[in-house]
Amino acid sequence: MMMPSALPELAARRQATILIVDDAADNLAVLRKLMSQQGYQTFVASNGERALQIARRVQPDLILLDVVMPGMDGFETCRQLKNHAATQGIPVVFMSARTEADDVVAGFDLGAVDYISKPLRLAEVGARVRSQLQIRSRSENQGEQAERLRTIVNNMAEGLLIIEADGRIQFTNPACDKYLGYREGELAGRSIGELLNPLVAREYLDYFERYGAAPETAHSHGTREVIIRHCDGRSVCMDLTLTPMYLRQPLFIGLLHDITHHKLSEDALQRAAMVDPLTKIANRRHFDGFLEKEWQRALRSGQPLSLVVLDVDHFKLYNDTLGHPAGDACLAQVAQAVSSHALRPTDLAARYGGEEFVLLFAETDADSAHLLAEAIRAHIEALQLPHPRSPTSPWITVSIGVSTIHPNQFDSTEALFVAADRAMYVAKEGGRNQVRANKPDSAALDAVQALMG
Ligand SMILES: Nc1nc2c(ncn2[C@@H]2O[C@H](COP(=O)(O)OP(=O)(O)OP(=O)(O)O)[C@@H](O)[C@H]2O)c(=O)[nH]1
Repeated sequence: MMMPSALPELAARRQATILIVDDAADNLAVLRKLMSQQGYQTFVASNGERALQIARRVQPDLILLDVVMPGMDGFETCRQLKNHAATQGIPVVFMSARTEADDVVAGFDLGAVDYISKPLRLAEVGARVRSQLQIRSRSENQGEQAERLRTIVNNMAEGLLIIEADGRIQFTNPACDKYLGYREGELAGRSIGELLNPLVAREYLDYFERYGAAPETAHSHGTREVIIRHCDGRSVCMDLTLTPMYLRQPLFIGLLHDITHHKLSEDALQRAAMVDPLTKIANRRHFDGFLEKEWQRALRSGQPLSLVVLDVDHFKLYNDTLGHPAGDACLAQVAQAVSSHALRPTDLAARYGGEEFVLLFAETDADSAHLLAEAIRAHIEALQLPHPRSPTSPWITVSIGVSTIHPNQFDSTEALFVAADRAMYVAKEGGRNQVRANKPDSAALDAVQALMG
């Protein structure tokens, strides 16, 4: 009775097909019987030509090939098998009474995998066939696995890089080449440093070096967002995951995932969160953050900081006369005029709420700020936006308050705001359509804070 553990081997053997080639009919009969007993499917041929035909048609797993045959001998048959794409991978085992070293060497040189001497010892033939079939099945499995891996690597959406410990790129897959705009194989041999900014590259190269020197300490570098240089010079934003691996040498497997699109929409969202939707200039939140940064910078540099607060005159009346939509359009035009005066990177114009606008002029003293505020006032008046019922002017006008400070650690941005607001109210009380300035004063701030509870 067959032991259960032997079943898979039998099943594997049954599938194997052997072509036996010999001009001696009794040899053929003996070998066929032996192979059948071993569970193989057999085909026989009594000459080389017939053997070639059968081999091409049935693609046997192994060919037992007699060397000495009339007409085409075994060596020539083997040569032709190896010359034909359909049959060149089939292992050939020679059988011959010619066992001189030269004959055996010639057989192996032709590509045979084994050489069995005649007269045949059947048990030995069986063992050699079994051994060759095992080798073939193992190498077929390995080939299939390698092919499967190749297909995955070539078709995966993530970019794959194999990097050596000195930062040299050993391999990139098609997705990586496509992400970065290179042709196949073009990145191999280059350093990862060519793709990253120098600081990030240094960090990675240090990490590679540490692991290269002590592979047992390897740890994953995790996933991080990096800016990678595209072949055309553009910067692209990618998630890079690096995993160390020891394959005869320390290597790093890098996985790249393109996040440029996420990044763009993230940036767009961030920008949107900083912009006033009606006027398209900075909103209050953005302004407050900007003021805080410039305030800190002014604290360090000792440079003056000027704040301009601007309020549209009789705007309620404007809305009541021309309607809210006209009011909106008017605010948008005023905003564009206001922001056209914020020219330096350290200037910022914002809509602070309703019909009130603010401008920050860093590194700007009181006189310069006053001149700038006056230019803004004149600019808006010159727009000549009709305000039919304004008691001040036939056009839209603004009242402006300016305040300047050389901040020290005891000052606050609130004090600057209070001073500019007070100046703006003085401008309103003084007849509107004018600029007034005021110095920050902590007593005034205390009074305002006391009022606000
Ligand atoms: N159309 C429009 N009106 C707004 C907007 N935000 C605030 N307003 C209006 O702006 C007006 C501001 O009026 P007030 O603060 O009373 O002062 P004013 O009419 O501008 O008069 P003075 O400041 O004293 O010159 C209010 O009627 C608000 O409804 C807006 O986004 N669009």
